[in-house]
Amino acid sequence: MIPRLASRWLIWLHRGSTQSFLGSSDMEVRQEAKVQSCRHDVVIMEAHAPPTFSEVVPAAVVFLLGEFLVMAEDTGIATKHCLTDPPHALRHDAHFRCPPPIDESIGPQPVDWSPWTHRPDCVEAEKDPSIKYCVYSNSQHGDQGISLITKPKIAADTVGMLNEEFPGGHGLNTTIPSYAVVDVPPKGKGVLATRKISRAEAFMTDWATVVLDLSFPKSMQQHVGHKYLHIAAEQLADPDRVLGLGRSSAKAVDIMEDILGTNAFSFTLGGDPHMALYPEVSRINHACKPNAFVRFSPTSLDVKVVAFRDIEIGEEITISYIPMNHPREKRQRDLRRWGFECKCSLCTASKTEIAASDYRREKIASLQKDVMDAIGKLDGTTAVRASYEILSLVKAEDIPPMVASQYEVLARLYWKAGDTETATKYAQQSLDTLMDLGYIDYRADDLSLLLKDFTT
Ligand SMILES: C[S@@+](CC[C@H](N)C(=O)[O-])C[C@H]1O[C@@H](n2cnc3c(N)ncnc32)[C@H](O)[C@@H]1O
Repeated sequence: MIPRLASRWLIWLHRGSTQSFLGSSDMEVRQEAKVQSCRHDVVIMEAHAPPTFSEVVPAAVVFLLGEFLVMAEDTGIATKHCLTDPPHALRHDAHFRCPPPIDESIGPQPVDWSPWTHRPDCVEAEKDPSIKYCVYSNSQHGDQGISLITKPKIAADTVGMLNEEFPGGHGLNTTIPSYAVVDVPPKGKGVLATRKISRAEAFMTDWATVVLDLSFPKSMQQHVGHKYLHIAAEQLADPDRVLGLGRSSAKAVDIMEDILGTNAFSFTLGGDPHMALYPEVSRINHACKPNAFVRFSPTSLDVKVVAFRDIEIGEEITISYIPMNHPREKRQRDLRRWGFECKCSLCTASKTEIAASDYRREKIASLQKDVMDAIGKLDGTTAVRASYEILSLVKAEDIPPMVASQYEVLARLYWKAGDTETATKYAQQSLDTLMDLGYIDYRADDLSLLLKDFTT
């Protein structure tokens, strides 16, 4: 039974639903707006008379403003949503509240802990009982489900992200599969392109499946930490998908610890450092000169993998696990901490090729220091000269994101020197390069925001 409410209604129609009750006879619609959400078409209507429940199509979700009680008829679960970014038209008079933090003391009904599909299981930090961590799972999120081990407040703030999908990225071509996971000895499994992938194309999408607050392992006795990692895995749609991922950590004493150590990305949630596991992305091997990168979203729990350059059929898709501008020895040292000796094409290239690459990378590092020193001495001429040299070196070494950041450095230097015209030209070039790489999507106010940042 749905309570009668004020005249403003928000109707979420599942994508693909052919029905709609916009034409409902006894409801005179005063105003209507439609916005897109990841899984729903959201129709906002202001009506003289609210529709009765029977008018709502079975697949639809009726979303009552104020209460934010959502009746999801097709799942039978009532879910509470907290929109992080409510539709503009509703902002002035709707009272949006994030759901309050919940823990294991929440009521006994599934509706009490919705949208989580399992009752939170919580544990206090060993040394500070005022800090609590809980496992929050929604086994239907994305294509694998999601389990977070985090603090109740962060989980409550994250609820809104469950319903969001990465807004950006150049279109994902789903008609022909872009890649396949195959054996690529000696690296274990890897990902090969099964069609030509164009530069800047977002060809893979994946959802965070296990998310762990980085302070959790330090706050728990080891066996307690492992127990909660196992609960997190068990509550996913298919725990085997995670349990079958690559493992290479020498130090781990538990399978989940090894899987997270081998595959997880660092990730900030609610302002706190977390790690997140993306099972599909986890199969992508590292290369010191990769052909792709992972694009994270600040508003949702999915990521996109985007091509740095055109990738041919049969080519291995690679990303960089570490900063891309280091010489070989430092890279090898860093990657050993991930438990492997890098066998990428740059690390196994001829001695002269490796020496030439190291020479450029070491020179870039030393010139970056020169730029900083020159800025400290207010010597703009030297700073600009060194920056141009870095620009040509990063182009020669083919480190695409550094090309964009170097344009930005030049823009900032010219801006500081009062040459706003040249500064604006380089700022635009920096944005164009990022857009061309698929790092950002076009927004009309990007340039003015960047220039504004120069003055602050
Ligand atoms: C995130 S996983 C990548 C997928 C993994 N190969 C698999 O079989 O699932 C990272 C692990 O893959 C292997 N690996 C990734 N990149 C490598 C590289 N460049 N050289 C050698 N091994 C690599 C290492 O064992 C590493 O710990």
